[in-house]
Amino acid sequence: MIQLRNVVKTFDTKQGVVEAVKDVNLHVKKGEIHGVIGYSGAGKSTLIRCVNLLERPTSGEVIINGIELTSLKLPQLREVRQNIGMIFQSFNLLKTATVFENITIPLRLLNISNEEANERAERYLEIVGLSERKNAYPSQLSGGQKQRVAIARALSQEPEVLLSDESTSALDPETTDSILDLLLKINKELGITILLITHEMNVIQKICDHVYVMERGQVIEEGTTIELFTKPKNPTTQKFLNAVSQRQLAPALIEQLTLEGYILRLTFVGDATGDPLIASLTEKFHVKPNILSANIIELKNGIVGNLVIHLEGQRDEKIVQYLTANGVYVEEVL
Ligand SMILES: Nc1ncnc2c1ncn2[C@@H]1O[C@H](COP(=O)(O)OP(=O)(O)OP(=O)(O)O)[C@@H](O)[C@H]1O
Repeated sequence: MIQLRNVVKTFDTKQGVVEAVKDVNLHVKKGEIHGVIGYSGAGKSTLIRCVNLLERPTSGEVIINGIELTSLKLPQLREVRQNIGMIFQSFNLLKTATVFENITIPLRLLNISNEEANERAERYLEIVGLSERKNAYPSQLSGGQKQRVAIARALSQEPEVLLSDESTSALDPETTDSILDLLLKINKELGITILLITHEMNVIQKICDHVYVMERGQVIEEGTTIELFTKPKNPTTQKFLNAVSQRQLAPALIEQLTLEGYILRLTFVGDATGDPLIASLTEKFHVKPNILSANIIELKNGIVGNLVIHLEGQRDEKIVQYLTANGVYVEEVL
């Protein structure tokens, strides 16, 4: 549904050429939700703006629903863009128009009849749960309500694709959750394919099927959300995960414990708790694992468990092999 092939975007500035996006490939299949995560300046905004050609790539291909956009003439491009809705961190609502008009005015500009525009405004305000505020002005709404209006406006074009540019970054955690629930609902009920950018791992955790980690214009790691949460390879990915999984131990504690043994981080998929695992280690290898931390992370498509244990003595490869054979991903914490 959304494909980027070798997309490059450079900017010529007084200070020289800035390579904001370097050779990015990405493929979001119909009905999936993919997320791009990265720190500030990684190139996320530029990348997502390349998808609807708000930013024209310097090179590479952008393919939406089988149509390559960079070679289209403006009238055809306008038509394809109607199939791509977009929501932003700053909502971008018309301040002097009511909630209802914020939806109908853009539709009227697309030559949609008054009657149809009104019907769509009613329908999509109902879906986002804001029918009762249709006569309010944006200044009378909370941040979460403003984003709901922006979502209803995007949906009213009846697109197959929705792009989300940090749409929850200005919201508190509770409101973020409610907007993420709404995105899940429209993905499921309306079948809309979603590509989002974010700097928050909890957004990825809650709604994404697939993740791309971006740094300095490049995708440095990608995979299903479960893969990334179980086997993060890149230090930047690991840093993002630390924020949601309390994976990190204090360096002083690691130093002290490794003097008299070794520390293993065990990650497993599924709702099994760590208890049987620990019991079986004791039974089979006569060791007494000391649990340093344990948590369960709920992802959109499954549950990932994290257990950090300390074992006394020399590292025993048989223990690692046994755990690996039982589907546990094992890393030594040094
Ligand atoms: N119009 C522009 N002209 C020149 N440089 C730009 C332009 N837009 C972005 N850049 C540069 O491209 C790089 C990537 O910026 P971009 O905004 O895409 O990153 P980001 O990951 O979205 O960060 P943030 O979350 O802070 O917006 C940065 O170095 C930025 O300064």
